[in-house]
Amino acid sequence: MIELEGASVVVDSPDGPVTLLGPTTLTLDERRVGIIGANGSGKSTLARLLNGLALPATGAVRVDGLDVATQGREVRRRVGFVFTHPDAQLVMPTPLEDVSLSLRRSVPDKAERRRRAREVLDSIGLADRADVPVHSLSGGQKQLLALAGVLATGPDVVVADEPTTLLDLRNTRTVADHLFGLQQQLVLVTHDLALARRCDRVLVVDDGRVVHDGAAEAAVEHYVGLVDV
Ligand SMILES: Nc1ncnc2c1ncn2[C@@H]1O[C@H](COP(=O)(O)OP(=O)(O)OP(=O)(O)O)[C@@H](O)[C@H]1O
Repeated sequence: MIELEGASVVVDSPDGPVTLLGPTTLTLDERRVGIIGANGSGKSTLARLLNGLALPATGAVRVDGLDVATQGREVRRRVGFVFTHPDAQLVMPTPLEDVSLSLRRSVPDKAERRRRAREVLDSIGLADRADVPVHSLSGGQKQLLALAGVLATGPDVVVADEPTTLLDLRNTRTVADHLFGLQQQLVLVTHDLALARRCDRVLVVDDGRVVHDGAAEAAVEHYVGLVDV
């Protein structure tokens, strides 16, 4: 369960503090939560609050009762984060090594780590790419690999920030099907309204505020209404 209580995000700028997200109070316990809104509206800022990549300037963010500001490490163990650009996350030469790296804290034995990494790669459809150079993977395969690295750590929640924005239709479907097939809670920032419609609850963000919160179809309509004005 994710709770935001008057949580805001403020950054410094040469002209003084700038509020990226105004005080926001929410409890997120649905299995699939979507976040939609225009470019620069604050979606990523809200997503980054959920695992402590951004810290609240006011209020608090808690995951299963753990405070992101003071218990960041425990929160990040529970909340995995998938970035738009998989290259931000992939650091090792091969998929097997990359997923093994994610397991380094939880699985001390190297052979066991590699066995588990193969299992995770298999579960995401990359078993036959385990030992190829990461740079030879397609964009969709790289995004799946980034997701595999996150899943290997056993999170309870996966926050994915526009994970399909760089992908073509086929790869979008593959990545989305994996995300929506997860047992874990999914918080998905997306510009893809078809994906937003698959969520149980959708937040619409505009100008640093959550301006609508509810069932998917009504939320998409609200967002379209903002654009049409
Ligand atoms: N560190 C920062 N310093 C100053 N401004 C920032 C910083 N990070 C983000 N912003 C600004 O805050 C606003 C919200 O950014 P955010 O990345 O949350 O938007 P977004 O809704 O995810 O946009 P997009 O759909 O384009 O990814 C944008 O105007 C952005 O330029």
